[in-house]
Amino acid sequence: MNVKIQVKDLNFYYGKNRALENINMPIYEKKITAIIGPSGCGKTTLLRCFNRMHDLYPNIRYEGEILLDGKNILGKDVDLIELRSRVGMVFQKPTPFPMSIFDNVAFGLRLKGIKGTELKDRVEQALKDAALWDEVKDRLKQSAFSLSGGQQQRLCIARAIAVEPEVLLCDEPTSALDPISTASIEELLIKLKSRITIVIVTHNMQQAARISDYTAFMYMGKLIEFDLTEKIFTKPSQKLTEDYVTGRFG
Ligand SMILES: Nc1ncnc2c1ncn2[C@@H]1O[C@H](COP(=O)(O)OP(=O)(O)OP(=O)(O)O)[C@@H](O)[C@H]1O
Repeated sequence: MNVKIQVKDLNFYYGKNRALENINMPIYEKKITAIIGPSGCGKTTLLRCFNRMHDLYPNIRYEGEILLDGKNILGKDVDLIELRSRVGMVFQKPTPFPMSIFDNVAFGLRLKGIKGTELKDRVEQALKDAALWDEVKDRLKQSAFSLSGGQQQRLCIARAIAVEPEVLLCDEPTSALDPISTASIEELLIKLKSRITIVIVTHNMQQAARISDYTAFMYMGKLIEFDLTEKIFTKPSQKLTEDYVTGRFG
């Protein structure tokens, strides 16, 4: 099993406030890794380190290393545009751009200089991969806002995977969705892991148990336990993990 991302002695600060403390963990290639833990424990903060999303804000600081295919992505010379095309992201609320369904998916492809028939084919393929094609193939020119919440989220996944990222970060991607849309996104993530490494932050422990291969449990900025999901949910080695997964606090 290949390690796609290795987190090494990672600390992360918002100003003077340390939000992540000495995190060490692997993210295995073509697996789904869930990050769980109570509100404010640092899940989103950790996820956003993986494509340096935090760099959009002032006064943040990293210590340690995050190796992507063995190369530190926290270095000053890292091309953030290239990094974010290799490590894509899907947010909690669907965030379609104010443009047509087609143009949303074409957006990143056009930035890469792809056009014409190749562009059309790639958009179609991404929409098929995101299990949305049949629902939108006759209305590609309509605004993305004409879609339902669940469809908008699948559109955002299509947009993210169209540029063929190696890693997909998902921050509570189904928390705003109904159970049917949630099930279709979960199915989609399981399908995508044959070619993409996926990291998902979720509050929903059944979801983590259902779809992830590995689970990281965090508490107050620390990684308490990382293991196979099955082990975390049935035989965790830390008492804190057990208390959390059995619902004794949260
Ligand atoms: N932009 C920010 N500026 C300053 N502090 C922040 C910022 N974002 C998060 N924090 C702090 O960092 C800590 C971790 O927050 P984070 O959002 O990563 O937690 P989380 O586990 O994702 O929480 P939730 O489950 O509620 O989304 C919290 O103490 C939070 O207040």
